Amino acid sequence: MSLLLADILAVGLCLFFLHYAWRKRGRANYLPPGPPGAPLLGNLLQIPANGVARALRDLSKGYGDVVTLRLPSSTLLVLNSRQAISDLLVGRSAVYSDRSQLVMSGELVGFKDSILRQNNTPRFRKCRKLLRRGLGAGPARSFAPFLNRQSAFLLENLCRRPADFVEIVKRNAAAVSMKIAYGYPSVDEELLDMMLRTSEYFLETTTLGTWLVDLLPFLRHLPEWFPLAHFQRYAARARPIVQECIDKPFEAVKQHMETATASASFSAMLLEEANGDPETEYCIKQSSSGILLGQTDTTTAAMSWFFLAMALYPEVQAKAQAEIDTVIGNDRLPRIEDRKDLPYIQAIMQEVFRWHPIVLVVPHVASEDDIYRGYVIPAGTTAVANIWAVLHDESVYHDADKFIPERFSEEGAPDSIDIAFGFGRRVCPGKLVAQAHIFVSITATLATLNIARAQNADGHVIELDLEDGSGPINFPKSYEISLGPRSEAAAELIRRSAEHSRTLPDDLDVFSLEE
Ligand code: HEM
Repeated sequence: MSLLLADILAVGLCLFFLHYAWRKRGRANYLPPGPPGAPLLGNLLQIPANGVARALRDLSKGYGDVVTLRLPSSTLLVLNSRQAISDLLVGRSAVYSDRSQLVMSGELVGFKDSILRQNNTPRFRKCRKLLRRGLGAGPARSFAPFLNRQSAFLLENLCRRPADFVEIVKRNAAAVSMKIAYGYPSVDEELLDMMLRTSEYFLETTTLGTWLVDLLPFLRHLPEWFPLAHFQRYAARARPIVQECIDKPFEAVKQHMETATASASFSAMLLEEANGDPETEYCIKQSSSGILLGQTDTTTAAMSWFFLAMALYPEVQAKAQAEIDTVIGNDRLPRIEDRKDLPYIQAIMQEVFRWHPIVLVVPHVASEDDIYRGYVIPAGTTAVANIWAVLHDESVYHDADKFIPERFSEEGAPDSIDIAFGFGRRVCPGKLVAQAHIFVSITATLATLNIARAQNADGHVIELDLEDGSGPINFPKSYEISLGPRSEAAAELIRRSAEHSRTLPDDLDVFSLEE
């Protein structure tokens, strides 16, 4: 008996020393350093609800540009420099292109197969190929007549209801996404309502750390009636709406195609080539809904920051208007084709994307073990690209919190667009469309309207809050501005252009697919 006990003890001791030695060896270069965390919770409490990007950037002061944070259900590798992001998310894109599989957003609310949440699987790559064909350089150019026409309606609505400028911009973006994805000639109210709710569900369920079930995935098995299962009741409300928003407009296009009345659109043109192949059709459906969800909020947020910048920096606005007056004159609205002749407006757009980036941080998950700068990065680690930190690096962009387009037009600062739209295999597929749309919208606005700070009833200028938002899309806090035509001639130009635009055919003049 005592012999057996001694054997067990000896084997136990050997195993203990082997385990200790293995851990010591592994730890020598296992993940880059980061701040110590609390038992069980790790660094969870060190990630603030507001100002996340700034807080993550500040970690670099103690730990360098690549910092490890541990959460109960995942490990984050925070990338705070252009170099680290480029090395991993661009240079090793084949490894760093998965998404965090959030139980709440994916499984419970129904975004699991959405292009925005899919892992880097063959299906994902097929979807991305379709998106390239439908939103690449050729197709983006083919949208120009439609986007130019939309800008006249945007201005008309801004003149009529200036106080509702955010809602007007949002409807304008929704009209563009519905047209491109499904061929709707104008905003479909039912789809708009579904889309806004779906988008809200997406934004509310996509931030890591918001839902207990993402930190403790076994909770997914709790029944809806259980007192702690608030998340199940939320998911039960959201799921059917999300599903309908993905299915309904796509099925409508299919039906129209059977009766040969479908307008040209991303889904119609690709469906024609799909020859009824169910996997291709599924990818077209998910990609089309990705366009709907990817476009509206981002464009609205960018335009909202643009209005804020123009209200705060009247000298920038005046310089931009002078450029437009000189290059285009006052007899017509600007068009996308004018972009190459308007370097200062181009710089304003770059500065909008830099000043308050629309997506502050972007997560890409490693699908296999990797070694970087001598550290082991295990599969499943979430590399978090801190877009805000790169675009607010004072050694590259001086006075980074100020809106200074001259840094691009005169000082040769590195382009913000390379960073603001994401990286590698996951780079925003709507990057070119977004730039064309936002460019024509801001140019048309500057050509015809004046934007200024609003005053309250006592005649005092209302303060503007410049704090970044806290969700996955960075919206400014709600604010008031004063908005109106630059002159009677500008008001007349808007009326005339909107009138003329109404006489143009509803179909896009051209809608091409990239070969
Ligand atoms: C201001 C405009 C926009 C900005 C700043 C923006 C930015 C981004 C960023 C940062 C990502 C994540 C990239 C990554 O993970 O590395 C993304 C993804 C995406 N964007 Fe955009 N975007 C904009 C407009 C658009 C538009 C107009 C569309 C569609 C026409 C679109 C469709 C998408 C889709 C489908 C994804 C998901 C791609 C994936 O997960 O593989 N976006 N966008």
